[in-house]
Amino acid sequence: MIRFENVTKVYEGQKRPALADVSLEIHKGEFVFLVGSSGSGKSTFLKLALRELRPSRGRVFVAGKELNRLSSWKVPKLRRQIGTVFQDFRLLPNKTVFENVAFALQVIGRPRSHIERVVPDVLALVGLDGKEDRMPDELSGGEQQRVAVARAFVNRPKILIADEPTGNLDPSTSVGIMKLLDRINRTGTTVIMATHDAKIVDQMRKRVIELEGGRLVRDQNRGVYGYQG
Ligand SMILES: Nc1ncnc2c1ncn2[C@@H]1O[C@H](COP(=O)(O)OP(=O)(O)OP(=O)(O)O)[C@@H](O)[C@H]1O
Repeated sequence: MIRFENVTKVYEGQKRPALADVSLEIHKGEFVFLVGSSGSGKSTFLKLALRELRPSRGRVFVAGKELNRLSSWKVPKLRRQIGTVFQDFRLLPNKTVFENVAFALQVIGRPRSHIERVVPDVLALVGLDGKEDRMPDELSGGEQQRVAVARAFVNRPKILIADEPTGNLDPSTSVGIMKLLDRINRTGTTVIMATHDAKIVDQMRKRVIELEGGRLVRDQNRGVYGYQG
C-alpha cells in the first residue's frame, strides 16, 4: 500500500536530512505507529506519503503509484484515497458537524442524495448522532476529533494518516479515539499514526516504526513505545 525505497529528504537550506535513506513497506490493512522524538522526521514521512513533499532521493509508492512520477492533476485523486487527521482537528469553524463532514464529499462532487445518506451513517459510527447541528466550538475536544475522523473516513479511503491525533486530548478521551481508529482499521483501512503517546502504543501492540534523526532505527511487530531488548 505504501513503499519507501531509500528515501532521503533534505529541506531547502538545510544540511542534515530530515529523513535519511528510509526503506520500508506498509501493507494493506496494517495498523502502524510511527514514533520518535520531536524532529525525528515523522511529519516529513507522512507529508512524503501525501505528496505534500517530494523526496530529495529515493522513491515513494502509494497505492501502486510512484508519487514523483504522478502528474499534478492526478494528486487530488491520490489524496482522495488517503484520509487525514491532525492534532489540532482542523474543522471549519463556521460549519456545523454535519456540514463539516458533508463538505469533504461536496468538494469531490458527490450528489446530495449520497451525502444525505452517508453522513448520518458515519456520524453514528463515530458516536456523534444527535450532534449533527452543533458548531465545532460547541463540542469537547474529543468530540471535535470524532468529527475530524468522520470527515477523514466518510469517503472510505484506503489509507488513514493520523498525525498525533490524541496530542490535545486527555487519556480517557484518547482511548475513545483509539478505539475508533482501531474499528476503522478493522474495516480494511490501512492506518498510520504518528504519536508521542507511549501508553497508547504499549496498550495496542501494533507494528511500531521508530525514527531517530531521520533514520529508521526500529521496525517491530506488536511493538511498544520504548524499545526494551
Ligand atoms: N519546512 C521545513 N524546512 C526546514 N526544515 C524542516 C522543515 N520541516 C521540518 N524540518 C526539520 O526536519 C526535521 C524533521 O522534522 P519533522 O517535523 O518531520 O519531525 P517530527 O518527528 O514530526 O517532529 P514532532 O514530533 O515535533 O512533530 C527537523 O529537524 C525539523 O526541524
